[in-house]
Amino acid sequence: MHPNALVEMTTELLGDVLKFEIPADAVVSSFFRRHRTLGPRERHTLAETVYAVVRQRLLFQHLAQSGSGPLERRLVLLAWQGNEGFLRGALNPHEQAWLADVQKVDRSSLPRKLRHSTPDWIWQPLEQSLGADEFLTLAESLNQPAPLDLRVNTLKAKRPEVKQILADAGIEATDTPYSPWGLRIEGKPALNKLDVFTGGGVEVQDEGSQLLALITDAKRGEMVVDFCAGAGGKTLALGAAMRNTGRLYAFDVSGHRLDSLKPRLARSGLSNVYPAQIAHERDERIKRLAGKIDRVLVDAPCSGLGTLRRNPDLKWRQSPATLAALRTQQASILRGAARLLKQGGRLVYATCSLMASENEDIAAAFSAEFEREWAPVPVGDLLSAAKVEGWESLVSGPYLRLWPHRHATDGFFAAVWERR
Ligand SMILES: C[S@@+](CC[C@H](N)C(=O)[O-])C[C@H]1O[C@@H](n2cnc3c(N)ncnc32)[C@H](O)[C@@H]1O
Repeated sequence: MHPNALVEMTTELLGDVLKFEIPADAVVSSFFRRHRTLGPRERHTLAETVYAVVRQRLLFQHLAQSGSGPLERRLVLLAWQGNEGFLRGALNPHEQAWLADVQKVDRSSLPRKLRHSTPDWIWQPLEQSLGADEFLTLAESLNQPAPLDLRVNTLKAKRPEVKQILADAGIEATDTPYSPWGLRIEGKPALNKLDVFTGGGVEVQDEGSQLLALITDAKRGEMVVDFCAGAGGKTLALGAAMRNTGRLYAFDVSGHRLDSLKPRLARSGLSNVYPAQIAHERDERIKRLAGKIDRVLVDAPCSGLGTLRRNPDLKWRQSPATLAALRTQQASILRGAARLLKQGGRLVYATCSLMASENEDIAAAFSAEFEREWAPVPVGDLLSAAKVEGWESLVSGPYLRLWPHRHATDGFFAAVWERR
């Protein structure tokens, strides 16, 4: 394809993504479906350039001010993630001179806000809790693409075996430092044609998500509920930990998301999982199971700000108003789910948010309101019992707190209680 044609296509795609009406990954997939002739390298350049703009939107908008022509095209030229020589083939002499000038700007001398490109309502509370320097390190790591983590399905394979199978396929994997089931791969090799993937030996799952399943610690023969199961990433990890015994209910209000669990379940070899769509957290089905369940994981709907490495558009699509609505939902789901547990049962509340308002605040309010029924369990005790090396760095007080810049995982929070 002529360089300018690819730049023009990227400009069109960026225009669609910057409307922020639907998630960026959905916009990109739909664009690719409409342009089936694009090759893998072109797709990579298109998607990565658009994501680079979204990650560093404030910085690139500032730098783009000096140029002329359509703003989206200038943003694409500034953030280009393909070959530089190829890009030069798309530029007119005026653009070439402008780009050369802008590339000389010392970005480290620009105001902090441009460098981290994060809306005020997000960076202010984070900077307050982490301090200015650490916040910048966090922002830098959130603005990088995430590595690819896999969870080995221990029902079907062992970690060293899978590592060898991947090595034989030319894919280098290293053990994740905290999860005993995880492998980390740099880059994005195509895995979905490998037998070890199609045969259910591995699933793609961030190490942080694996740790949520680990602290839920679902055991053989137990009754377990994954309350917000979605497409079932954590369900599959819980089912394998239960060694395919007992009963694992995968609840969600979204039938569409539960549908995506089905092919994954088929690959996994699990037969102890019962997916069920519920209307809401006070559904009749919940009432029928009340007091009967050993473990409940509430992987609550949240702002997703801990996943900005993968979903950078969330920082522009969420707002203080969406956060307030989520908080109400989170508190209500936690109360609803808690009813399921029997005495001695374990309740885990988790999010992939970095914001204390969706995390510690929700957990503290629940602990204060239900002090007599629920005893908080320090997550450090659970991680150390599971022999997770370096577990001390994964906790903040009684809670799990994972950070991309400290742990190379998505940002995660978890609080745990036991029913008295
Ligand atoms: C963070 S996602 C879950 C991700 C999933 N656990 C995984 O590992 O792939 C939150 C899920 O909560 C679901 N949800 C929203 N409101 C709910 C409710 N009242 N009861 C149960 N699930 C709900 C959403 O449909 C969404 O799938």
